[in-house]
Amino acid sequence: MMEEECLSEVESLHVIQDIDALQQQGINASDINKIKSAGICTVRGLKMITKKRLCEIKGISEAKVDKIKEAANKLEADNFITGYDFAEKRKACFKISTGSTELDRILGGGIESMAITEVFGEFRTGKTQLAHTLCVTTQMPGIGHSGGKVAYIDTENTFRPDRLRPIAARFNLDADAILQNVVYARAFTSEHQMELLDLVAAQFYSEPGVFKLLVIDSIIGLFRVDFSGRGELSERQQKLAQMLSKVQKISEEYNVVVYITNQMTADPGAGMTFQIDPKKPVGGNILAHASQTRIMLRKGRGELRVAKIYDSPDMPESEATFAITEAGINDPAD
Ligand SMILES: Nc1ncnc2c1ncn2[C@@H]1O[C@H](COP(=O)(O)OP(=O)(O)OP(=O)(O)O)[C@@H](O)[C@H]1O
Repeated sequence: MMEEECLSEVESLHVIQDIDALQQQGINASDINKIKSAGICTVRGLKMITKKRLCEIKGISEAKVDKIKEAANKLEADNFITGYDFAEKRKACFKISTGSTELDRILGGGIESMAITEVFGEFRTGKTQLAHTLCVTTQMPGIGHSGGKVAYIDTENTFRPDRLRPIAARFNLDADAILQNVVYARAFTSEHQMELLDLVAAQFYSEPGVFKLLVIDSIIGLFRVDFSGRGELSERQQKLAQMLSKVQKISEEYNVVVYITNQMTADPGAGMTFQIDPKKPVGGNILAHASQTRIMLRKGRGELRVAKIYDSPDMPESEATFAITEAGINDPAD
């Protein structure tokens, strides 16, 4: 079978149905618009959300929710699929290069789409530099991947667009064109971060197949500020879980790579995380279970950093050494 034919067969398993299709099932346009305003634009997205959450949308009553869910089930019936069909579906997954040959190798080719990859480490270990490098490598064609746009949510004011220029030059790409393909938003509160995710979903939906990477740097920073103290920890974790569930759905629904960064409790002032081991990533079990692949970064000599696969559904625990250079994440010089 020709590659093109294989691709269209794989893509047919990823048909995205607009929630406007609910009108055929008797749901009125104004209710559909209310759901869209909550960042739910597809029938699959609707099926991924609980009735309770739908009831929280202003103007959508419980009775309406039942009707809407029923209509969505008619449009996309639930079915078990075989392992074989699931493997076919997963052929649409692609990997984005980190810029480091070794790190790509231990990741089985790079950072995978349809999943959340979390990178954590102490300050200056290269989490943000890796995010910058991915903004460029995402736009290059790779195996099973034709290159695409990037959505970048910055919670710590550390995105520096000009950092992309030398990285683009390394790959012989036009820096202005690279920057045009990165949509950027600064989040100021954890709530704002959540709202931005709705915008991201709407944008991914409005330009189907165009976006290939979502960066959230960092996923947890604003939660640690907004929910300070032991009394607020359970609420923080609950809100964090909701956000991660949204992020997970975006990664699967739109087949994008999701790269999130996380902090560690090395800072003795960060007492609000209540962890005894100062080398642990923050976010507790909620974050640990939400990320499919977890990578720990630590400092090496000079510009060198060591990445360790901490958790992965299909790759063994192993380490890779890379360098942080002017041209982004790269192989060590010698
Ligand atoms: N243009 C550059 N050329 C070479 N190295 C650079 C350049 N810019 C930054 N670095 C190096 O990158 C490291 C910082 O990496 P990065 O900002 O990714 O850290 P981080 O892990 O995100 O830390 P934090 O938790 O503080 O945000 C520093 O060691 C810095 O020297």
